[in-house]
Amino acid sequence: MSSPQTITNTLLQWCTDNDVWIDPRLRIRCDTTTGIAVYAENASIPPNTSLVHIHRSSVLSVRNSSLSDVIEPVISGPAAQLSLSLALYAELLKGENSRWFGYLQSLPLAPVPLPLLWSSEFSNHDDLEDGNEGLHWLKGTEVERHYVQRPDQNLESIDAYYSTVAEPLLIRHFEANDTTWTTKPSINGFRHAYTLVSSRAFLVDAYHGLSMVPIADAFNHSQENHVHLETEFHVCPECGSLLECQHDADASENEKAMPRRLQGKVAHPREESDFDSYYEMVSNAPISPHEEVFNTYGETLTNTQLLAQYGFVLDVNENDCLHWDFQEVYTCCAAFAGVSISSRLEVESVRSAAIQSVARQRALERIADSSLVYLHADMSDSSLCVDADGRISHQLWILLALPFCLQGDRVGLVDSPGDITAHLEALLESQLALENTGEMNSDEDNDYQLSPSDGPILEGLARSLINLCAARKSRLGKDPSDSRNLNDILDALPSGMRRTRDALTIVIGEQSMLDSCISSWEDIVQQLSE
Ligand SMILES: C[S@@+](CC[C@H](N)C(=O)[O-])C[C@H]1O[C@@H](n2cnc3c(N)ncnc32)[C@H](O)[C@@H]1O
Repeated sequence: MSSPQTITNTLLQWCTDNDVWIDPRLRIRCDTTTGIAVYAENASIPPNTSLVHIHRSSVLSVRNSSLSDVIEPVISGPAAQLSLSLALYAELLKGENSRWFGYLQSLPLAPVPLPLLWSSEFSNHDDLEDGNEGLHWLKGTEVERHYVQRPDQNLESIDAYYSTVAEPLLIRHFEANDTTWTTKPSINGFRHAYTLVSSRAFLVDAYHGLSMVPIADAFNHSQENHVHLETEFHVCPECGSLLECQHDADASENEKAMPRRLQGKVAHPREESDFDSYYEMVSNAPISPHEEVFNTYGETLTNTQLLAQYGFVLDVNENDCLHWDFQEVYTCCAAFAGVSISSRLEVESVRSAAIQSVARQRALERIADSSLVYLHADMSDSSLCVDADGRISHQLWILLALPFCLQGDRVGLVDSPGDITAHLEALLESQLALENTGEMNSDEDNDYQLSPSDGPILEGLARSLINLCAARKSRLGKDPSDSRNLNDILDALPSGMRRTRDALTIVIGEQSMLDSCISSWEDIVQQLSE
């Protein structure tokens, strides 16, 4: 295995030879355990500095790859991930004969530990044990819920693509071109390539689509990032041209008169010829001397998404969120309220009307004064969630309240669901009155009124939510009945058990969101009983 210094030197020489320019104020560092990272040299770098220029012909996309004639280009989504994995795998198999060799030799030699692979890791017995232990811990978490069983990206669909599409095509291509491979193609090699694509590829433009972008992919992720990738997405999907081209038959005369890159966009200060040919990493915050320079892989990414796609988690992630579906929430309310609960159909139809009406009328604005509920940016009725501060989304709040509002249909909501918004606004006022009388917002002026008829509804809502969170907690992690402190278990784990550590970090985060939600609503129940 080459030394970190040799790997870095080979990568940097490849960059020079392939029109990838790196600002001399940056240093690429390679470490055998932590991999590649980018640091500032002994200089401050201001925002809006273009720090890395990557020629469009140097990215490893399906279009640029050796297999460009035989792989159908797909721009984005799961199908693009598979196509790019195949293009990348073909280049990896070519070894030193690949035009990307200097770049490829710097990528991780082992598969990135995505949970998708934890139960079948092939490289090392300890990793397999670690992965299986990690999967036990992921039970009941958002990762298990959304990713481990995801039908479009599970291991079976990746393996099926390999055996039906990738392997036959690789064999044909290598035989036809009389090319030798460094190792024989294998399912494990393809899975490795898939994890590299999942954890490093960028969607660059409408022609190259999902691509491996040398050096842009050397930056680690942080929510407080310094740099981002800038590309002009709207190029011709047929030939990649930024300017008017022969494929523009459908464009209007006005559009044709203008270079494509200026249509609806602000001109870039760089020279036109340069600008057309490069993707750039640009700073968006000041960078201090010697500090690590971070990108963000997505400003709203949760730990669940980071683990599933990139194979790591942050110790604390303020984007974290827990989701439920309609049936789970309704069943919980029904279990709490017993036989007198309104029917599922009634609740479902009034709920839709309520959520649409909140979005249309911009109602429930006073939610901003609540420390228990927040107005979810996505107004769809599927956003039934608790956020990292233990607050519930307005959609979950409405769904929890409705079965109790409808009990005995005391306000005629089923017949005239239009009244529901006004009713919910009144309920919110009552809740804010309670929140303000408690310690939650004690220093704020209390101009809210608790209506006596809202008391039972709020109590029903609170108790259902507490039940919902407690039920989720009781299914969370390896052994929910184990009363040991999870932080102590995490502290005792060897640092090499990376998968188990990440899974446990997810469980600790989810448990703390549920605890904080339960404890604030217990305060509401307590106040109602006083
Ligand atoms: C685009 S690469 C970044 C360069 C990477 N360090 C390398 O060695 O090639 C993404 C991978 O870097 C690692 N990574 C990035 N940001 C991280 C972070 N904040 N904490 C831990 N690992 C991180 C993860 O393994 C991730 O899959």
